Amino acid sequence: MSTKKLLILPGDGIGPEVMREVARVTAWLSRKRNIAFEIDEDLVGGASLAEYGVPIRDEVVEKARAADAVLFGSVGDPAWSHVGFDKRPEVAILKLRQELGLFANLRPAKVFDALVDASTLKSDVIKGLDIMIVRETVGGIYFGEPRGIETLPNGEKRGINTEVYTTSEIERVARVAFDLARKRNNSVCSVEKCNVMESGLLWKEVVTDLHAREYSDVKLSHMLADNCAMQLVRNPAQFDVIVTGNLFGDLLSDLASMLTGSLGMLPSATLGAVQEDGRRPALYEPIHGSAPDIAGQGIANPIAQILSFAMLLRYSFDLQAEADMIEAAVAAVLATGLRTADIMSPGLARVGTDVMGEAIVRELDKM
Ligand SMILES: NC(=O)c1ccc[n+]([C@@H]2O[C@H](COP(=O)([O-])OP(=O)(O)OC[C@H]3O[C@@H](n4cnc5c(N)ncnc54)[C@H](O)[C@@H]3O)[C@@H](O)[C@H]2O)c1
Ligand SMILES: CC(C)[C@H](C(=O)O)[C@@H](O)C(=O)O
Ligand SMILES: [Mg+2]
Repeated sequence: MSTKKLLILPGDGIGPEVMREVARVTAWLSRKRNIAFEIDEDLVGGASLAEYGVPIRDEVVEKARAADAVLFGSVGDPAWSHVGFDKRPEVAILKLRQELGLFANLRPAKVFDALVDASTLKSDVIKGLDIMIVRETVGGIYFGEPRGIETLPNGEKRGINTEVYTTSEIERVARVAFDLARKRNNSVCSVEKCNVMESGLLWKEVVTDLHAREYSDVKLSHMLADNCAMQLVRNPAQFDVIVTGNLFGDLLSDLASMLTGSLGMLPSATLGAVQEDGRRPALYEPIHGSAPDIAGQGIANPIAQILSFAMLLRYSFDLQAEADMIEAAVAAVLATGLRTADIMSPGLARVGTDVMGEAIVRELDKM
């Protein structure tokens, strides 16, 4: 690949604040590793609503389609909480996932040694933890029809959402999970609620069939989603790869983030299907949102955003060495005792977003 086309969409709240720290890392890549990107940047979410009246313009969706990779910040702004569903800032990320067919959201929860004490869980429960949640992102209850709010004859209202999964939707995301497991500890846990939901029953059947047909070398287990939430807190090390639907994956990954110390630590990659020309649409984003409660204060943790960029280098550009270096730089900075507020422990040095970003690049410069 000659020039790498990167679309950057900072979004709302802390999105632009943590994205600024990624700019230091791209500058380092160009300065020290001679790797340059053709970078375009645009507005999404509340920022786009304010400027253009829509959460995302078609033009931005097209730019995302044309890019080799998209780096996304976060969307969501309480100022727009009164508007209709199709006009909410969150539409931006949902539309990008759907339009680009980004069906497999990889959410790794890895515990850095230095942060073992930042978790609210006991250190022996989480030390060395490395799990991967594969969340389906273009189906399920987020997009199923019928949906809406209707008024019943008696004047009462009814809100409707529908959980829908087809065989092919389940198979393709399960395939991603099995392939990943083969490169890790060779174990997949498929999570649904087949005890109460037909879509969960189908999910379990399809994963079981695919496993028997193509992945019998991988260890497969099944777990009900409520039990999985409990097991993630009780003994998270029992998991390697978890594969699950859209809503359960959303909940379980926020839960898993606290194993690592903070929501501000968890990156993600959302991948589509490999195209005929060999390209694979991909979007990278932290799993956290726009954090309106701390936005504008310069205290957000930029690590999830920086690690999302490392995932981008790894998955979209095959820059394994550079991705390793960024992850090592994060580990090194944490080992020196620098902490943003969300991962602060007594006796360590509390810093803001920019000092954390600068420190990570200083570590990179030493490599
Ligand atoms: N992909 C996305 O763009 C995305 C993801 C999740 C939520 N959202 C949106 O974000 C808005 C706020 O949602 P929320 O408050 O429920 O979730 P959130 O993830 O924004 O924040 C939850 C809590 O975690 C903290 N937090 C999150 N990221 C942090 C970071 N990097 N450093 C330090 N602390 C951090 C916040 O301060 C807050 O207390 C909503 O509009 C929601 O829809 C967007
Ligand atoms: C903002 C919202 C639509 C999104 C989701 O629910 O998928 C977020 O919570 C996430 O985890 O990426
Ligand atoms: Mg979420």
